[in-house]
Amino acid sequence: MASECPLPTPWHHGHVSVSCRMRPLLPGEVAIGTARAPWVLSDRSITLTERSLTRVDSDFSDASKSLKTRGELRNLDHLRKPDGETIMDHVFGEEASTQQVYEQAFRNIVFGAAEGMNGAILAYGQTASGKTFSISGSTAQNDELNKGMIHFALDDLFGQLTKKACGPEGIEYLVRMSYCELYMERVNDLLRKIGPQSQNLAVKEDPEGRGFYADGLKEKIVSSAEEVLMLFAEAEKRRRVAHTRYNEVSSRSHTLLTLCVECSVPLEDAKDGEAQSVTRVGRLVIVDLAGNERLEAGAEYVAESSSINKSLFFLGKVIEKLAARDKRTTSSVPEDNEHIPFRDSKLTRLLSVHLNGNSQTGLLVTLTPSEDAIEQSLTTLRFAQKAAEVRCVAKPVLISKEQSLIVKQREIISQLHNQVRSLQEEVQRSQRSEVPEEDLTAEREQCAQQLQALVLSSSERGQSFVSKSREVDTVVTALHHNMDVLKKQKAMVVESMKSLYKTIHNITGAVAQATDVLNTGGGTEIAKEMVRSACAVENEGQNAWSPAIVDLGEKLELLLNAKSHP
Ligand SMILES: Nc1ncnc2c1ncn2[C@@H]1O[C@H](COP(=O)(O)OP(=O)(O)OP(=O)(O)O)[C@@H](O)[C@H]1O
Repeated sequence: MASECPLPTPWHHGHVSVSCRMRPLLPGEVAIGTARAPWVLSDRSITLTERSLTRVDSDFSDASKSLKTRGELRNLDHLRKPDGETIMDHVFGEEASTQQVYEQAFRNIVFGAAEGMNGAILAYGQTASGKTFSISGSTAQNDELNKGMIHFALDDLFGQLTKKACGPEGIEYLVRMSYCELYMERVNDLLRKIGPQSQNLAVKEDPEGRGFYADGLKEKIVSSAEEVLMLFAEAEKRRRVAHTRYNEVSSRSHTLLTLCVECSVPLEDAKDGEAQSVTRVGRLVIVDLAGNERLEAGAEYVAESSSINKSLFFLGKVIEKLAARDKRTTSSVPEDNEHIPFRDSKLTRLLSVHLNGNSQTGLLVTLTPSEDAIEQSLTTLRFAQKAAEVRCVAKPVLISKEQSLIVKQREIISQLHNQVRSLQEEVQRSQRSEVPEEDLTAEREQCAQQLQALVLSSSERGQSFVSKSREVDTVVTALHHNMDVLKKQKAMVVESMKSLYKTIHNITGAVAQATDVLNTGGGTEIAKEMVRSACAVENEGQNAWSPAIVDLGEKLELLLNAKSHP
């Protein structure tokens, strides 16, 4: 059972941190003369000024005839009110780079994950406002400069872990990665090839109270930022995107990249001579939510769009409830007994741990500067304001020795080492003994199979203990290579035997003919020539038996000489 850190004060105590990023007008928007909305940004606030009241008023009076939603009407109403400013933890304007956004607003969440705390970074905003640009980087070809927050987060995470592993703390760590998308209320595993096993995974509740999880989602052990980025790039190709009226590459699904960080920290005191350690496990999830969108994004996408909007609506409801709950409580720890409708959608189920307390959670809302987008931007800001009221109290989660994958991995690696050693000794012994070639090959084959079975079973038991079992893979590969060489050698020996058999057959025939020649009074030279040509060996250097045949030929000639000159 997961236990919480017994430290008297939590490591992180506060609210969901909320930041906003306004992207520049895109070249295409400038080209068609898109007007800018009169937003005024400061370090911590965003305000809409000089409202075009005439437009708002005419829209508002036509509202009963128009197709505007209730939310849009509320926004129009909001525009008629005196200036409202939205206060944020950080506000970033057009000139801010993704690196600045990450370092100022989200870096502490990643550092927390390296300490074994849960963390979440969520990007929310209308379609084409820059969520994917901020999280994963530019999707434009050859745009290496605009890296996403994932890139900086991974550098920081592995940098911190390596520092702690090599420094005086001497921690051991293990990072597991999973990546899935939520498309039309289906969880699809993006790390696996598309197939029945990777699609529509069930979302189940952890019996030990650690929230919800996608059943069967692949968790890959990763050892560097580069490895994660490589897997991520590969997985991105499976993500649902489409070209819509508002965005060239529009995400049609929510994506969740999860990095589960397990750190084993050695303790000073040793019990019974055995070194003691404590293992913490933190989950960092980076979420790129699909865009909150207008249904006119493209007729063919109506079903997708309404599914996206529905799940975002449930997320909004959960945030609203949490905010209301946390406003009422005075205690520093959120109350647990209030009903929060996490179960209403898969998205809220999967994010429940990160929204409901034990997580350092940061929200990035993205906005577009165009005047047309004012209503959507106001909806986004309203969502952000609610989220900022949600409390989070993050503490490192400690796990027992039995739950620790690092401990399990250590045990299995040592078992594998022992078994590999004994198999290697067996192979060496059989090489030294004079066992027939076939038996040797069979024995080696058996050893290789045992090793392979060992590798398979280890991967079943511990979700492939990749780094160390690579050594076993190397041994298996070497044994297979050895076997191939032996097979080739055997084929050569068989060929050689066949040609020896043929040569002996020829010599026997030649001797019989030479004897006939001599018996019928023929010349010795003719008989000798017959024997000589039968004993001539082709490719002399390649056959081990060639010298013996040459020697035999010479002896036969001597015999013929002796017979002709008795
Ligand atoms: N800060 C920025 N600077 C320059 N260009 C940006 C910025 N943010 C976004 N863009 C550009 O805006 C376009 C839309 O961005 P992006 O695809 O990230 O939007 P999104 O919010 O993820 O949309 P969707 O929800 O439809 O997937 C892209 O061409 C992207 O390169």
